Amino acid sequence: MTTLTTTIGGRTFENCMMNAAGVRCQSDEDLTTIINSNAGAYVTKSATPQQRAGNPSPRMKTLPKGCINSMGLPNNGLDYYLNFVIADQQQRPDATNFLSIAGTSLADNLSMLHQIQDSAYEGFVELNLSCPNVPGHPQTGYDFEQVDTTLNQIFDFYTKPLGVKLPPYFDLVHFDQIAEVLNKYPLTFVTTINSIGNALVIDPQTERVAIKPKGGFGGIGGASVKPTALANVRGLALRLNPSIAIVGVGGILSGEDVFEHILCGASMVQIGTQFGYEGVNLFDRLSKELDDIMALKGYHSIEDFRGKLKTFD
Ligand SMILES: O=C1NC(=O)NC(C(=O)O)N1
Repeated sequence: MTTLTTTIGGRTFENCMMNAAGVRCQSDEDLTTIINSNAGAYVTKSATPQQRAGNPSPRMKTLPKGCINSMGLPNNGLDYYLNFVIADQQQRPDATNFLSIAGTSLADNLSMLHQIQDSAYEGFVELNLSCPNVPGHPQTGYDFEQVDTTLNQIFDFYTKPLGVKLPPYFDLVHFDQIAEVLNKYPLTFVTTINSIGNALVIDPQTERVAIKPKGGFGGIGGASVKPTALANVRGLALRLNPSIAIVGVGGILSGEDVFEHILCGASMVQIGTQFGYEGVNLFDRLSKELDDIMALKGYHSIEDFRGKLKTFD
């Protein structure tokens, strides 16, 4: 008998799989669909203080091995999602979920977190420090000093479970540097990776870029990003305090991909691009596929193999 349960920050989830922020999680209908599925939790579309329309379309394109997007944080505003998660918490007090926020300034992030701190919400907050698609705004996750300043000011007042959503890093020294900052704070989790930012997809027939915003530059998700995602999960798992759980995301299409993320150290996984294509049946399919792999290998729970990736030395 195998189990897919996992524990983060003292909260237990019946299934270690959930959606990734941004995909089929913008409306209460979307979120209710995930609640009624086999997913272990949901995360809301990243909220900004006020509702945002986002970037002009076409702003997302499917690709043979994933997708490119430059949505630009279209969302219904923090009040909408905070009301939803508080109402859900009253309905299902034993469930823990994730409220994602993505201020386009430190002031916005602080004001949203003050509002959440003063609210009845007791769940997780995923602070998105890595949206690559707001024109003129950098991905805070690439500015280590700004991450330090942001977390320092947050933890002056914020006492509820908090995690950060990071961009992908491509240099082992950057893993060292971001981990040095994150280990200074009582974070509950780190979600890695966000899309690989500012890629460019073009159509040789029309000789035009695939999406409209930012001259065609957008974030890449899906199968092609898995090697980078696994490297970031592993790179941070080897460096972060064990008290900071890793939520792995990037390139998950199968139960085997979930297995690989957990082997690298993830306690939970999020699925974005493929969830966008497949809908909530994905959670049933991946749960069965992971279950079969674990049974075949004689693993009872994910803790039997989490983080136990072998190397040659
Ligand atoms: O953090 C984000 N990552 C993405 O790839 N896209 C969305 C967005 O553009 O809203 N945000």
